[in-house]
Amino acid sequence: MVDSGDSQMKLANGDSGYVLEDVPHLTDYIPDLPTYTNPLQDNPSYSAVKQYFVNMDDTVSQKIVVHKNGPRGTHFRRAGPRQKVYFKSDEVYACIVTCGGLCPGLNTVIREIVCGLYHMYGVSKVLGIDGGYRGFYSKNTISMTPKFVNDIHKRGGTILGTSRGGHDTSKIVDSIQDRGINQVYIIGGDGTQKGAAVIYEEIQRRGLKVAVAGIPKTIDNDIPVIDKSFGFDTAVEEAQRAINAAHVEAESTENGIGVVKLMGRYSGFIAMYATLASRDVDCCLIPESPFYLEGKGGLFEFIKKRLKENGHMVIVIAEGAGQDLLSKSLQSMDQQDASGNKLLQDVGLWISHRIKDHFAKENKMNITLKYIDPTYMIRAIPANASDNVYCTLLAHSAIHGAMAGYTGFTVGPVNGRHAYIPFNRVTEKQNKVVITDRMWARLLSSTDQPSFMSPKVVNKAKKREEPATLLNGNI
Ligand SMILES: Nc1ncnc2c1ncn2[C@@H]1O[C@H](COP(=O)(O)OP(=O)(O)OP(=O)(O)O)[C@@H](O)[C@H]1O
Ligand SMILES: O=P(O)(O)OC[C@H]1O[C@](O)(CO)[C@@H](O)[C@@H]1O
Ligand SMILES: [Mg+2]
Repeated sequence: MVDSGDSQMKLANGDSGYVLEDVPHLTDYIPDLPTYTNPLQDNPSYSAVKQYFVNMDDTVSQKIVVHKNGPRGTHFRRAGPRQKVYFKSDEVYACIVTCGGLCPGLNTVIREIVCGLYHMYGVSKVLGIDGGYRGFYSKNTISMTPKFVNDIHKRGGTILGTSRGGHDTSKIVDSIQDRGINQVYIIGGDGTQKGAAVIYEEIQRRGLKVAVAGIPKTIDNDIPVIDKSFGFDTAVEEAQRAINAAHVEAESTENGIGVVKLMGRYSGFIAMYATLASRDVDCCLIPESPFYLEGKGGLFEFIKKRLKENGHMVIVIAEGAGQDLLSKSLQSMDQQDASGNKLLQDVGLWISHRIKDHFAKENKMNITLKYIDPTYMIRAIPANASDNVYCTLLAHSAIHGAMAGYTGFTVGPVNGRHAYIPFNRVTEKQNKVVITDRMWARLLSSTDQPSFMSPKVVNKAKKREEPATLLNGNI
């Protein structure tokens, strides 16, 4: 094992450019830990599974499209149950916390951690931390049993509550240490995973036998490396309802325009996928693709053309789109939430006003514009079937990893296979729609909207952007 010198990175090199970006293990800083036989092998539900335990050397490749002589590239440790575990069932004292914004599927992940620990590993001591990171030191805990969580996946939100801000590393680790907790399951977005990384570092510094497992959550799908985040499918499906309503309203009046604002602070995946799925959208605006309103090739010109052709149109706009235009025309507030995230101004309302003003001034075309803002409705619902199954796999992967003594990792599918990924790989940057990829081209071709890009801008973007996840549609 080659140590990269960076305390976050545990690298191993193999043949033909193979690199394993491994995750920490409790034995890295606590030698001679005893191991136990995995109780799963005596579990009637799992006993029939052929080769149930994953091979210790199994890794998952980040690069799936390869060339004959190209380097094999980065790999991650494959998730799944190991033959040997580092915790006895009755020794485990686990806790679960949810942080950041809501997302469909949070309750399913909570449920599956509690039930998975109980049914697969015979673990019955699981605590819920109330209200995000600050709950570790400022609130009472909730005792979680399979019976208590039985129905929660049918509800939106998180039964544990959530919050932004309030991450006090030493108080959190004091609380973990004082309570005797030895497995910490942390569900949240990029900020939460950064918080989990510093909790892991402090636990390691104190030499505690505590496994820290992150489960990535973001409705915006802005966490890199993993194929997609849970709740995203559900959000896209629910967004269809708003788009349908906007379409019905728009086509019922002469020169009707429906504007729908969807979530997506820095990345427009929800808007892009909802647009592609719906086929009723005439124009999709996302943070990654700058646009302009006036003049040749601008939005107003396109709206006029589309209304002349079709008599109505639907515009989908991600909340983070056009923020540069907004701050130019409105007085920038530069406010932040408790976690330090920039608070965005309402681009949907702003663009609706600008479109109305423009056509009122032009005085040639009477338009009727309806603005629909379903953002929180999309976020507050329970997960759909596909997200529910996905959440189960995430929870199980996290449990198997913690039981096997891995720590300081986050879980998620990489090219369809679940893997253990070092925290820094999911926090170092944000996943974004790549506007020089085929998926965005598909969208432009389906809506036939302007790209708002000059050839100079396209060339610059091509140089800058690297293809990202499966959701960028690398086919
Ligand atoms: N760099 C950091 N170090 C430690 N803790 C952090 C860091 N960034 C954020 N946190 C903590 O993580 C929690 C969640 O962060 P944040 O509110 O940014 O949401 P998130 O996890 O990114 O989810 P969302 O997808 O909703 O934005 C907060 O309690 C915040 O204090
Ligand atoms: O209003 P809240 O709860 O801070 O959350 C809003 C933000 O959360 C997100 O959904 C990310 O979870 C963003 O898209 C959005 O800007
Ligand atoms: Mg975030």
